[in-house]
Amino acid sequence: REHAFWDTQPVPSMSSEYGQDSGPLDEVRTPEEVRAEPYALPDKFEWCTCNVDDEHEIQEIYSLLTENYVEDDDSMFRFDYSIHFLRWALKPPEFLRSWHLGVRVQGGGKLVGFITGIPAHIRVLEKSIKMAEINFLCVHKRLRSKRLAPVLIKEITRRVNRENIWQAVYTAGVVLPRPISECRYWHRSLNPKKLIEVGFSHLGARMTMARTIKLYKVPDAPQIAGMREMKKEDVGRVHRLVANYLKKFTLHPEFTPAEIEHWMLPRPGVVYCYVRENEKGEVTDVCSFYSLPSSILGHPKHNTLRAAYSYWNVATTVPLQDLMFDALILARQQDFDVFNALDIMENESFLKDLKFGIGDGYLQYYLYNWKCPRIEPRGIGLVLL
Ligand SMILES: COc1cccc(CC(=N)NC(=O)c2cccnc2OC2CCNCC2)c1
Repeated sequence: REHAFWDTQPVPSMSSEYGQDSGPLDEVRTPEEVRAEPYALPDKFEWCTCNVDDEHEIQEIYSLLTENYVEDDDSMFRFDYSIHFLRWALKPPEFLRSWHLGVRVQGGGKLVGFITGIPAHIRVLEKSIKMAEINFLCVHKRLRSKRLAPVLIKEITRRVNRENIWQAVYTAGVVLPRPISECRYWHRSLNPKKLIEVGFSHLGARMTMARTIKLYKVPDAPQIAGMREMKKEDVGRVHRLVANYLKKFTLHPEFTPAEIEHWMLPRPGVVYCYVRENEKGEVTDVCSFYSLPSSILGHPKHNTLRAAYSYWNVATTVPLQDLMFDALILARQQDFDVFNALDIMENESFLKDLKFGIGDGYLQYYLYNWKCPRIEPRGIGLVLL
């Protein structure tokens, strides 16, 4: 009963051992062998392909997500992805509009379901695999337990398979069959007064508010000489830094320069990226974070929690901890209230010293149709939005 749907899918069962072998679970098929017509939806609903460039449609997607997408465990906060962020997240090089999949009430009615895929080259345990990165699975609150999510997953899988792609990667805050990695998230207060007022953080024992503000205060400017915003001319150098750095991780994307340009060139209110240019004019280090605010549910004074999420960071001439301290300073300069990071890559090396506090949940990483050994968080070199 518990995993009625997932037990029908090519994912390892919860009880199966992790073992050392890795490879597909499904028999190998060709796109022609994949059913040509979409899966049947429950009565009164219809499929739609969403056009994120259409002003009205992107507004519908924004509204569905901001009212019905992921909340924290205590339902105090809900992700509030912006329209500019969604267009960025869903239109990387080679994106397919048919992978921006919606469910409407029949007759072009209200958008009540959504799921997306974008193409990516992912390397796992020395194998390079073309995958889909699946994200934004959302069913309207009033339509939960109508078994819409399984149909959305089956239909996006069918559309991905029709493109001759047979694996996918996704994350979730819940445990499903079966995580390849279980990561913890950490938070670094930048505006502790607001975080305590909205209940995101609590005043420490034997701590006053004044003492807490002082504890989390950061300088007004970056401490590393030569830190500046990334610009288009840096793409080639940043690509070499990031692509080379990610090779040390068991699971990581293989980026082209065009993808680095898309994912890391700064976009106000969406993604922030800073490089260190040394005395000889060389770019030697890079740090980046993305903006994912959360709605604060039912608070009289504050509506939005401004959160920065650690993205791609490579330090080659300074300690990673110093680079990340500058990331905190730069995030505070942009008026973020909190800086979030997972315990993936080499993040454990700075979390405690930079005064991150551990969060109350886990982010599970999953691969679809790929059995592989469990991977420690420090072996995860992939950040999903
Ligand atoms: C503070 O507002 C929240 C609103 C909704 C959920 C959560 C808790 C949570 N689930 N956090 C994360 O998943 C998370 C924590 C740290 C870093 N990245 C994260 O998730 C990213 C990556 C996966 N897709 C969502 C954003 C917090």
